[in-house]
Amino acid sequence: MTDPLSTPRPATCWVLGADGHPFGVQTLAMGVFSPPGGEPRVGVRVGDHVLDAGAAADLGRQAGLVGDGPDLAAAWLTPSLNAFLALGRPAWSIARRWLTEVLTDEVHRELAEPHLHRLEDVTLHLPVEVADYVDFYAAEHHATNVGRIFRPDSPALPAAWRHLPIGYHGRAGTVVVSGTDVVRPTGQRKGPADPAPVFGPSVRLDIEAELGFVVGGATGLGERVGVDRAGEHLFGVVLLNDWSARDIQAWEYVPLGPFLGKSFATSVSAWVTPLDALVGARVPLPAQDPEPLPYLRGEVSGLDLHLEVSLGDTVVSRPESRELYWSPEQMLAHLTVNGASVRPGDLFGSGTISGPGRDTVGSLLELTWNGTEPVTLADGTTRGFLEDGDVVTMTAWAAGPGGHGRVGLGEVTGRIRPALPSMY
Ligand SMILES: O=C(O)/C=C/C(=O)CC(=O)CC(=O)O
Ligand SMILES: [Ca+2]
Ligand SMILES: [Mg+2]
Repeated sequence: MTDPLSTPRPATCWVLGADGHPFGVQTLAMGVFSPPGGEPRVGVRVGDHVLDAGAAADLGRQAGLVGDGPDLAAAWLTPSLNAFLALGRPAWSIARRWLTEVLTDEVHRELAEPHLHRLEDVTLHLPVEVADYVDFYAAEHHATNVGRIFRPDSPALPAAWRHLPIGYHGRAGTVVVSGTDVVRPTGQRKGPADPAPVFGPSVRLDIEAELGFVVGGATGLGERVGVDRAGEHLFGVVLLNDWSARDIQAWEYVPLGPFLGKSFATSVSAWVTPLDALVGARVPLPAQDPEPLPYLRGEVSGLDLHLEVSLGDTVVSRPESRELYWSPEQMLAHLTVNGASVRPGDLFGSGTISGPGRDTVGSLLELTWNGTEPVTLADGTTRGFLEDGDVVTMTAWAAGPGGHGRVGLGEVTGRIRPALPSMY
């Protein structure tokens, strides 16, 4: 919704290959990396390099470039983004301006260049020590499809769905960084034709393509974050794969919701894209009818990110995040309207992003209609659900500020490893 003519092109960056790159200075994605032989610390992705942000800020402080603002060096010389997230939006804005200045003005090159590492030389880590993890259900096509498959005798969309962003609390401790193998979960399942539940490895292991929102700043118990203040607490976006064992889920979920069917692993991209990089990707939300209650009203908009989901070498779907019915601001307002506090490092998922077409759904459950219409991969094999050894990768991009270039989002990938041998 920005006017292309009024938004200047991003400034030129002195880092080789960064201009025109989806991870150029228009993006400034943040994560945690370790250089060869070094400890994990906060890094900023610049093209195919990573800037050791804390080391650069430390030098900047010594050189008098940072001023009396927040102690960015102290926050960044730590093994997660949490300390930086705790500083809140004013510090995030200062940091973004400072990083832009350092990376675009040649006079700072001498200071910063020794702290640039080639991406291929570093190890990437989980960017955030996840405090609480919530997963919403905000895509209408997904909620409708899952309703039809799981509850064929009930209305597809739950009665509350258009009145509030439905969600559940997930397991923060099993959020893992992209590249982490996922062991096929084992548990109970009972198909409609089975006389009794059986125990064993899931035979309906699935994916869910989502956006994850990383929260910063803290609120106290009993406080609320209104829609119009939510932006102060929303730092950035990760790509999120909510691995789901549909057979375990279908047997266990009534009436309290997903439990072991989803708690074994949730993968996120190593790079967190600041929402400040996505101003050019803001779009009107789908029409909300009925009008939500007053606490969910305000200046709200959606995000137009273009996702791609691959199984091995085959792109199986291209979900579009503008499909999401609720905005991230409404989700955070709802999450806190009862007085639940937020902590730096809270993470919430958007819910599986599915559009109207089969080529835009965010799960195999929908793509193969619960395994009944398998998808054919480039190598000629077919899949209803995931097999051991399968690699699932999700990527995304958005238009850059003012429509100039692209903002890249980090990828989230994971390989399925066989289940542990059964002890029972
Ligand atoms: O409708 C259900 O019973 C279950 C839905 C899901 O599994 C989806 C979920 O995790 C929320 C989402 O990703 O949209
Ligand atoms: Ca989910
Ligand atoms: Mg999960």
